[in-house]
Amino acid sequence: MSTPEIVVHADKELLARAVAARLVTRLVDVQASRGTASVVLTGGGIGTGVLAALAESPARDAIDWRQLSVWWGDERFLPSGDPERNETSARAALLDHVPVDPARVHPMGATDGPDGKDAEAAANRYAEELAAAVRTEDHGPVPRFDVLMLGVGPDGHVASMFPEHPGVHEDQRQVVAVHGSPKPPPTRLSLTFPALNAAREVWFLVSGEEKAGAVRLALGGAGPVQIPATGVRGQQRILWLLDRAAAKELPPDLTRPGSR
Ligand SMILES: O=C(O)[C@H](O)[C@@H](O)[C@H](O)[C@H](O)COP(=O)(O)O
Repeated sequence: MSTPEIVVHADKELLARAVAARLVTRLVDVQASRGTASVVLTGGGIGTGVLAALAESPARDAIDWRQLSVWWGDERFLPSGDPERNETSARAALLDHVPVDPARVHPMGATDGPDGKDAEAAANRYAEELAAAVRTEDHGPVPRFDVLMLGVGPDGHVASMFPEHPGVHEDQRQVVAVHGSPKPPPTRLSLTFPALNAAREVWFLVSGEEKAGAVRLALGGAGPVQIPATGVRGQQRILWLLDRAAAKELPPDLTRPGSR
């Protein structure tokens, strides 16, 4: 199992730019060795900030956008195009500005989609879409995502896996509907731990002082029911990419001196 690596950047803007640069390098490397790459996007402020920074970076053209599969870790179950949807933010920040192949972009369901307001059916549909993308070498019910980005809430949630919610106990299904989410809107779709743990690399993106307690608990050995971020461990690498405010409560010897 991978040991978490921690990198701290001065502030939120630098964090977003540095993660965007890291993403370019990682996706270019994967495409050079395997031809295609896959990424799982996250909603939230810093997740969207990274996409905007990537859109602005001249190095973005190094990525073969047509050979990139795009998935989401979770979605707010709302009509398509709703400004609160993670998909809407990702398209506005990045996907509308780069030549992605629409067939490789896999948004989660919306309430005006084929399943209407049936969130369970939409979750099952996404699980089927994931299953259809699996290649022999993935050895599992979902693809081995090359990079899974996850924002972290002040309560330690990731995707829409909230502390003490039924989703954190799910060990069979890959995608679930979430009802009564503590973060609005109340109905969401989310990958579960089994699906999130198929990723080769997991990158937690965290900025802001209000997250410092969750970061300390996550890196201090809390369990996944209380701090869901700890339930996700990359197959090859776990990176905690923080700004200084989010790293505030970490013991100094945990963070790389050069990165602070
Ligand atoms: O629907 C959402 O908002 C996300 O999927 C959620 O998991 C988010 O990533 C975290 O809550 C962190 O969000 P911030 O970066 O905005 O704090």
